[in-house]
Order: sequence, then structure tokens, then C-alpha cells
Amino acid sequence: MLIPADHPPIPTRKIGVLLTNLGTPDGPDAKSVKRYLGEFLSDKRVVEIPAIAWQPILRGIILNTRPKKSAHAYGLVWSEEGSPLAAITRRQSQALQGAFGDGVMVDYAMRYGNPAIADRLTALKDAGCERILIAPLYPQYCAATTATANDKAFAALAGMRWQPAIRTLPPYHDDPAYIAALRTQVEMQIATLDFVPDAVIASFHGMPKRTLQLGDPYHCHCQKTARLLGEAMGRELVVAFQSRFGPAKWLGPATDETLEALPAKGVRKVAVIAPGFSADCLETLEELAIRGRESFMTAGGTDFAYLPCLNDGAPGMAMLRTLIARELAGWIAET
Ligand SMILES: C=CC1=C(C)c2cc3[nH]c(cc4nc(cc5[nH]c(cc1n2)c(C)c5CCC(=O)O)C(CCC(=O)O)=C4C)c(C)c3C=C
Ligand SMILES: [Fe+2]
Ligand SMILES: [Fe+2]
Repeated sequence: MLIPADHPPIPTRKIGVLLTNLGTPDGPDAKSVKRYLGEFLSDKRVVEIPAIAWQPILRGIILNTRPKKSAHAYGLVWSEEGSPLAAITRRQSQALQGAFGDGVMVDYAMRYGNPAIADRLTALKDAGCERILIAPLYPQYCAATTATANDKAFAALAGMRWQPAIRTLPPYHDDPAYIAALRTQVEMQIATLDFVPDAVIASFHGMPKRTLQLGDPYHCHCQKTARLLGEAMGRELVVAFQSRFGPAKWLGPATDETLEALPAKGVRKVAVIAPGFSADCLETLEELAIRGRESFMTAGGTDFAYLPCLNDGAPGMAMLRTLIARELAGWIAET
């Protein structure tokens, strides 16, 4: 068939997978952190205080004090590849390239900062992806993470003349593939320690307690993950919630307070895991592995190990291939 010279280009039809995660500053400096926090903490899904009351606090106080402190913390975990969260998410996306056949492109984007969700969705569409799976890499659903990432994607679609068909990856907090990946990885990690932990602490990112009362399933998803992983490992896990932000009451018990209280109860050797994070980041590498260790050892602990997240290791990547292939059913030939 003859295509007129002024016809827009017609790429080969493809399928896209867009991994999404939270986002991170472009650099470990106060200016980059300020820009990032300004976008993150202005999200109404994250801070559910009316803008008229919240924005003066954010712009007048928080963005003038927190960036310097946070930039210092980022500096402690920054790598040659950049922010750990960005570097690991990039590697996860690269490792999945080609895993679902030649016609499936895999890319990644961040809810805040770069690479932006709108830019990567447009790039996939321009490359011929007429069907796209958006995969927020949050095992536990939370409006402040899963929903806002999807909102951002749908906002980008709202501006497209020719929209791709869209699917979104559901939360996978109780998926047997996720629990099995966690179990394999955690048991392997514990086997390499030079001590036997008295307790394994499962630390999840916290949330304002009010969100639970308003119907967000995040708390229940975290508890179920910990219960299923504990059952799979044949030991009960200690569940705690970290990263409290602001004066409101957050989900408890708090990870820092839990770590400080354990030695007095005779628990002197601990392993800490963070099953809610699909990639290590500031909250795990600085808050848990550095500050958590300090709190525990100062309180009388003798042995502390932070066990890294699934990241782009074999168990986690096998799990992502399983979950994503399932969501692509009917779009790609069954294997
Ligand atoms: C894994 C799930 C996450 C939930 C739930 C979550 C809720 C949430 N977070 C804040 C405030 C901050 N979080 C920050 C960092 C951060 N948070 C998550 C994940 C969840 N947040 C990740 C993966 C990261 C790390 C990003 C990185 O660059 O490595 C920060 C910024 C860091 C700092 O300045 O301390 C803030 C602030 C709120 C208010 C909230 C719930 C509503
Ligand atoms: Fe957070
Ligand atoms: Fe609950």
C-alpha cells in the first residue's frame, strides 16, 4: 500500500511495560532535594491537608530546613550510578528487557523527578506501544504511592490524541511469587550472617494513622505480607513502621523505638528487612542500615544486620517476570 509522503510515521505495533517507583532527587545537594521534596510533598495524595493550610508550612518552614538535612543523608548513600533507588530501578528495567519477547518494550519512570512518567509513556507510545502495562513497584497498595503513580500516568494519557490501551499491575503483597522471593532471599541472607538473629524485624514505611481509618488498605497489606512471610519462614516476624513525617500520629510501632526497646527484652541480635521497598533507597540504606544500627547498638544490642531488598537480584527478578507475564496475558502469546 502506498503511504502518502505527508503521512505521520507508522511504527511497528508493540506492547510496553512501564515500571514506576517513587522518585528521588537528581543529586545529593540541598537544591536538588528541595526541588524533589517540593514536588513530592505538594502531592495531595501524600499530604492530605488542604493546600491553603499546608503550602505555607511546606514553603515557609519545611523546604527551608529539611533539604539540607536530607541532602546530607542522601550523600551517605549516593553511589557512582547516582541515587540507589534510581540506579536499582534502572537495572530492574534493563534486566526485564527482552523477557517477554521482542515485541515488548520495558522502561521505567518516577512519580516525582526523573525520568518523568509522562515522558516515558510518550516515548513508549511513539515507539509503537499500543498497549501498556503500568507497573507501580509497590507490593502493598497505598494511595500515597500506588494510586498517585497511576494518577500521574492517567493525567499524561489525558493529553494524548491516540491513547494506548492500559493495564495496571495490582498490589502483590500476598502473591505466592512475592512471598517465595522474599523467603528465598531472606533465608539466603541470614545463612551468610556470622550470628544467629534472635529476631527478624520487618520494617515497612509508615503512613499517617488516619489513612487506615479512612480506608487505605496499606496497613493490612503490610501485616499480611509479614504474616505470610513469617509462616513461610517458620518464625514470627516483628513488624514495625519507619520514616515518620510531621506531627500527626503514624502507624506503629515505630521501627526506631522498637529497635531501642529490644535489647532490654533480651533481644540482642537482629536482622532487619524492608519487604515493602522493591529497591533499596534512602529510607533503607540510611534510616535502617545506618541510623537503625546506631539506635540498636547504643541501646545494648550486640549484632545488627540490615538485609538488602529484592532489588535486581535473582529471586526478585524472577518474581517480577512472573507477575508481569501474568498481567500481559492475552496481549502476548502464553509461554
Ligand atoms: C514504600 C512505600 C512508601 C510509602 C507508603 C510512603 C509514604 C510517605 N512518605 C512520606 C514522606 C517521605 N518519604 C520519603 C522518602 C521515601 N519514601 C518512600 C516510599 C514510601 N513513602 C521511598 C522509597 C523513599 C526514598 C526516596 C529516595 O530518594 O531514596 C521522604 C524524603 C526523604 C527525606 O527527606 O527524609 C519523605 C519526606 C510521607 C509523608 C508519606 C505518607 C503519606
Ligand atoms: Fe516516603
Ligand atoms: Fe490493618
